[in-house]
Amino acid sequence: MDVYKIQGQKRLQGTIKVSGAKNSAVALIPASILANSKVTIEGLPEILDVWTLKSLLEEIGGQVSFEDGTMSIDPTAMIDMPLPNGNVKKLRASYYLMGAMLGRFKKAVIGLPGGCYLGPRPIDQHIKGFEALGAKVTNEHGAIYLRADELRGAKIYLDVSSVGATINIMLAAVLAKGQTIIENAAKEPEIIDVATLLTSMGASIKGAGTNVIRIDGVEELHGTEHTIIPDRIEAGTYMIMAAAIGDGVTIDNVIPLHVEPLTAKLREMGVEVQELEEKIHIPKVESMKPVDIKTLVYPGFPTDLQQPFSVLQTQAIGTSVVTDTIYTARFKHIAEFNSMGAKGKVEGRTSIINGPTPLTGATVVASDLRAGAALVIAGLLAKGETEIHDIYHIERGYSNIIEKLKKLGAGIDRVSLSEVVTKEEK
Ligand SMILES: CC(=O)N[C@H]1[C@@H](OP(=O)(O)OP(=O)(O)OC[C@H]2O[C@@H](n3ccc(=O)[nH]c3=O)[C@H](O)[C@@H]2O)O[C@H](CO)[C@@H](O)[C@@H]1O
Ligand SMILES: C=C(OP(=O)(O)O)C(=O)O
Repeated sequence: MDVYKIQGQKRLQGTIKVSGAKNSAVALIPASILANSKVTIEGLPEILDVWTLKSLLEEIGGQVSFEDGTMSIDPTAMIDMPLPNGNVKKLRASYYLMGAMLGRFKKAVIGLPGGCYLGPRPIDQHIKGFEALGAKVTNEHGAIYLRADELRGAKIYLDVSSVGATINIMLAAVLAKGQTIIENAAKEPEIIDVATLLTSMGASIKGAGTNVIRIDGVEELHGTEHTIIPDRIEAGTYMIMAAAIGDGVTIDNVIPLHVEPLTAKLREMGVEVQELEEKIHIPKVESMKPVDIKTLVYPGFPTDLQQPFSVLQTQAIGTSVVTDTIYTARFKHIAEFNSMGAKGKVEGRTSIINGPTPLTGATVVASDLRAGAALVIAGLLAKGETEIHDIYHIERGYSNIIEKLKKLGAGIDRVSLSEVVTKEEK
């Protein structure tokens, strides 16, 4: 088992390049199931979720190659193989196999998804959508069984603007007969990216990125080539890192509009954010004012950035509050911060941090992906050595993080725990 070892307080400087968006990648790859010939996706991040999806597509008979960020998927020999266990449990987004396989084969058996535990993460809106399209859906021993004689377009109102449900219904509806209308759809940029891929495969989708999406079903979808959008959450993580411990850091390959809610909050804290065309530069920060955050669906402040952002709150002069309206239990990082010297507490869906407090290196555990990213930032800021365990969470979402941070001058290494124990015993 490997851990990250961080030697803190080294100032970061230079340029860091953002990879393709995880939350697009995990939907674009399953979308290829719907094509009748080869789909090529460029700019994919080298993260565990992408590798796991590659294996899943291979399990159902896909011919898949993945090199230098480009994945080529030949879906022609795929079959409707049941996937009740195994790889589907390793990531949240395996739920997209439901929509894509239902769309292509009119049946699928997919285990309930894994991914980060952030409180209950139901998929009732996905199922409501599949049922509205004519599928019979049952949950048998933790696997979802879907079957339809045919899929017919329908009007579906989402009770919550769910990213996953919006994309999953699009995947199931593109080959359905007639028109599907998704109301109260989510508006995240990743939804537009998936709609762009499906459209270039021959689908007819209007309104992606607004809260009403109209899909006119087509007979078949063909192969295509697509370049993924940059990861706004990875970009945001590095913007926060730059504000925390940077001496002038440029974040390259970012769409400034996608990180606007973070930019606004950083500016409110007194951080200078310089927006260039596809880059953002953050000069050295002298001091930070406390700000409160409320996470909301896009274009509100993303829940996926509240944990990394909280590191800045430990350094701001005063009290800051985070309210997560999306997830009930996304605060496990606070106890880890406190073990490094922070003064934070959690009350229901809210964390309250009193700053500024110097941070000291400690052995900490990444409870989930963004808690892990937050601990990397805290470790870079802290005095002494920080050891982060359960780094597989971090590697589900951050492509080549060690190499990228080393290039900025960070003291960070991925070390095998047996090496750590042996050295300490000596
Ligand atoms: C792979 C992926 O893209 N993951 C992202 C996606 O997750 P995910 O697609 O799981 O998140 P959703 O947008 O679906 O969830 C938002 C909220 O709706 C609730 N809900 C969702 C579906 C449903 O059927 N019923 C229901 O009640 C959830 O519990 C949550 O409170 O969007 C989240 C919110 O931006 C991000 O944190 C995740 O990084
Ligand atoms: C919660 C996240 O991912 P997932 O939905 O894949 O668990 C995330 O990316 O922060």
